[in-house]
Amino acid sequence: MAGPEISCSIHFAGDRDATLAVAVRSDLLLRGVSAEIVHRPGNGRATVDDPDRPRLCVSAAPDSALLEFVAGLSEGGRRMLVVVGESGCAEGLTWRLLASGAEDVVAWASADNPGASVLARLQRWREVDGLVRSNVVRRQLVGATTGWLRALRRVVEVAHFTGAALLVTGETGTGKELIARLFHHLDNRPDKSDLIVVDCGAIVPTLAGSEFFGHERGAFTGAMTARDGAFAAANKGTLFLDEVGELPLPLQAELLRVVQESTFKRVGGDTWRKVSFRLVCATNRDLRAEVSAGRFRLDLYHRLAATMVHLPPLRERRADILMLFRHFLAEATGVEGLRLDPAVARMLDQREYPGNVRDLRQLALRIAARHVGPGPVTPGDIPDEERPLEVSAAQEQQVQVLLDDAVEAALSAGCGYRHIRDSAAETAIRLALRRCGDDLQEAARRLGVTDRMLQKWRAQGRALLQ
Ligand SMILES: Nc1ncnc2c1ncn2[C@@H]1O[C@H](COP(=O)(O)OP(=O)(O)OP(=O)(O)O)[C@@H](O)[C@H]1O
Repeated sequence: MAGPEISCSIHFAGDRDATLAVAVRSDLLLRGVSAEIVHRPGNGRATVDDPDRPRLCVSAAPDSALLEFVAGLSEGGRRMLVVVGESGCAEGLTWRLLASGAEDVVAWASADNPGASVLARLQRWREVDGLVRSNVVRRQLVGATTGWLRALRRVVEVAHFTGAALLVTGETGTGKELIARLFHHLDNRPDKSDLIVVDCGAIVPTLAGSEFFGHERGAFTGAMTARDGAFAAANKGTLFLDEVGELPLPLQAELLRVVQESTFKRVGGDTWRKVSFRLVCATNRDLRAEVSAGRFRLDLYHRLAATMVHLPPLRERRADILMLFRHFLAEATGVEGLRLDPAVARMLDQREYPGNVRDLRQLALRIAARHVGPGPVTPGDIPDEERPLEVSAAQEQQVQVLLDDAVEAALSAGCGYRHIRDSAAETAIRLALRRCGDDLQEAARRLGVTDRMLQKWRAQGRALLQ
C-alpha cells in the first residue's frame, strides 16, 4: 500500500514533556500526514530526518532560546514552521523567529483548527517545491543556497498560484530577466499568450508613446502604417518591464492609467481598446528611494510591487559559485561533469564577481574556450589576466608599514576617520585607473567593484563615497 503523500518531521525544543508535539502528531496523522517526532541527538535515540521533508518546530512555551534552535532547523533552506502553545508567542519574538528562518508561527489553539492550517501549508510547500525541483526550473536556474531558494520559491508560488504582479529587484547580473521569464512560463492561465519584453532604459523618449500604445497610420511623420505597441502585443500574456526604474514620469502616469483601467488608445487614434496582461517588472534601483526622491510615482509603485522578490548578489550566495560555474562550463563545452583542478576551484571561489552571475558566466565561457580534451580544467585554462597574483607575507607587511605611515601623517594633520577612509578609497580608484590605462572595466575588476560605481565616481566624485 502506498504511504501517505505528505510528510513532515516534528522537533520539540526546550519542552520537558512532549505533550504538544504528540498532540500535533496525532492530529496530523488523522489528516493523512506522515508526521514523525525526530529526537535530538543526546537523548539516546537515533535521529533520522529526510532532508526533503519539511520540519515543524514545536514549543509549548516559546522564549528567545528558541531562536538558535529554529535557525539550525532551517539551515540549508529547509522548510520550517514553528508551532507554539495555545497562548501564542510574544509579538517581538514572532518577528525574530521569522528572521531566523521560520516560514510562519502557528498557535495550536483548537478553536482555529490549527491542524488544517498546518496541512494546507504542507500541501502548498509540496507543490511549490515540486516545481522548484522540476527539470524546467533546474535546467535554467542554478543555485542551492538558502537565500536563493527562498527567492525562487516565492517567485514560483506567486507565478503559479496567484495572478498577482511581481517586482523583481537585485543588482545587475543576479538573474532578474531569467526570473521574469520563469514567472511567465509558470503562469497557468488557460490560453496564455506571449511574454513581451520592454527595456525601459533603452526607450527613445520621442518614440515611447508608440512603443507602448502603438500608432495609427499617419499619426506622426514616418508612421506609414498602423502598428501595435507593447500593450496590444502583451494582451492575454505578460508584459515584462525591464529597468522599470528608468521609466520617465509622464510614461509612469500613462502606464498607471492602463494598468488601472485596462484600456488604451493608439497614438493618433480615438478608439479605446481593451487589454489584459500580467505585469512583471525588474529594477536594480531602490524604487522606494526613487519614490522618496520624487522620481517614481507612489501609486504606480504600489501597483507594480503587489508582490516583491529580491535576488541576492553572488557575494551573499558564494556557496553557489562552483555549481553555477559547472553549469555554464557544461553549457559551453557540451560536456557534463568536467572535473576542476583544486587550484582552479579555489581561484573561482576566492574571486570577486562585481557583475554577479553574469561575470561568472563570462569567465566560464573564456575558460571553456581555452580548455581542450576530456581531462580536468587546469590552471593553464585560466586566462592570464585572471590568474591570482599571490601577495607574499613580506609584501603584505611592507604594505602595512607604508599604510601605517600614511595614516599616522593624516592623523597628525588632524584628519578624522571619515576623511581618511574616503581619501584612501579615492586614491585606490585613481591609482587603479592609472594602472589600467584608464580602462574602467579592468579597474573595476581589479578593485572588486562594478563599472557603474566607477562611472558614478567619475560623475560625482567624493560625494559618492560619503
Ligand atoms: N541562477 C542562475 N542560474 C543560471 N544562470 C543564471 C542565473 N542567474 C543569472 N544567470 C545568467 O546570468 C546572466 C545575467 O542574468 P540576467 O540577465 O537575468 O540578470 P539581470 O539581473 O536581469 O541583469 P541586468 O540587471 O544587468 O539586466 C544571464 O546569462 C543568465 O542566464
